[in-house]
Amino acid sequence: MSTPVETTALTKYYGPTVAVENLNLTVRPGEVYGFLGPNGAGKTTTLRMLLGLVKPTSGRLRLLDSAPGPRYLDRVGALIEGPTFYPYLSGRDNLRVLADHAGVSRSRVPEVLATVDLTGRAGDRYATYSMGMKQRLGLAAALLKSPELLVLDEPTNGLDPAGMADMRVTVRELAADGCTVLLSSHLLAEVEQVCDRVGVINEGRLVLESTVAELRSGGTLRVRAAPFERARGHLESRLGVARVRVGDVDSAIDLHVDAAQAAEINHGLVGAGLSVSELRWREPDLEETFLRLTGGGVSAD
Ligand SMILES: Nc1ncnc2c1ncn2[C@@H]1O[C@H](COP(=O)(O)OP(=O)(O)OP(=O)(O)O)[C@@H](O)[C@H]1O
Repeated sequence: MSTPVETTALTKYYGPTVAVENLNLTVRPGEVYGFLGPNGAGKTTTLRMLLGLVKPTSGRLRLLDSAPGPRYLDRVGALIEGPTFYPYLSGRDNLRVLADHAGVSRSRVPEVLATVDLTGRAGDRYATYSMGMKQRLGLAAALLKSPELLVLDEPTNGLDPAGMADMRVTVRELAADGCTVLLSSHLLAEVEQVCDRVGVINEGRLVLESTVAELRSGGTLRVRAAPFERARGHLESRLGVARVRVGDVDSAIDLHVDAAQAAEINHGLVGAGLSVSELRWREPDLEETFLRLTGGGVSAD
């Protein structure tokens, strides 16, 4: 199976401004990959380089195992920076024009309209569409060629919560049908809900790459026990120094262990004559992680 996206040391300067620096990105077949970062982090520039709209300063990129060239984008669909449609044509007629232009059978038009749930309004003029409907028509256009890879730049930008939820459902359905999706977002919650893997970009550099499941699995067990220093020594000798952190509030110790170890740890502390006043599992705080990595630019909602 071909690798949908692979970049090696991809770099883009706009004059003295570093937009993207040394980016090594791999998107795997069938996954929904979330490219997350604050405004100005370099997401759009990266996607534009992938789509051949911006020339990289240096580095290498491949889509579906092809190097940039004449047929490079044949198997790729994209929704980037609001597609343009004829305002006085219906959604359906706009798609027919695009299908003819792309050499795609018009029989694809009702299929893609159904995929984005726009069949009921397909006969209405584009000018009368809501933001969410416009965005869905853009997605329908990107799907005309039955792409193996879909590249979506901030696909929920400007949508209301219901529109965002619809977009997420559609993206998951497309992935379930075997389409690989690379989407950018500055919304942590969105990436968390729809993506399998996430790459966090800040100031042009990839600062974290992980599966969403891994991000969620890194919880901690918070312990408060007295006397504090003896409790800390006990836990360090039992679990290893690397798993024990002094907490951010007074006399708390955070343990990087599995939740299932709580009872056994409590037993050990009590057995050593320590007085335990708190033992609490804390889910990982993804928001805190992203705020730290991006200097506060990623929004949690
Ligand atoms: N055409 C351009 N000319 C000069 N600088 C640019 C150009 N396009 C982007 N930049 C700069 O490159 C950096 C990355 O911008 P980019 O649009 O890729 O970020 P982004 O993560 O997509 O942000 P946003 O979410 O705001 O779209 C920014 O500093 C931006 O000002």
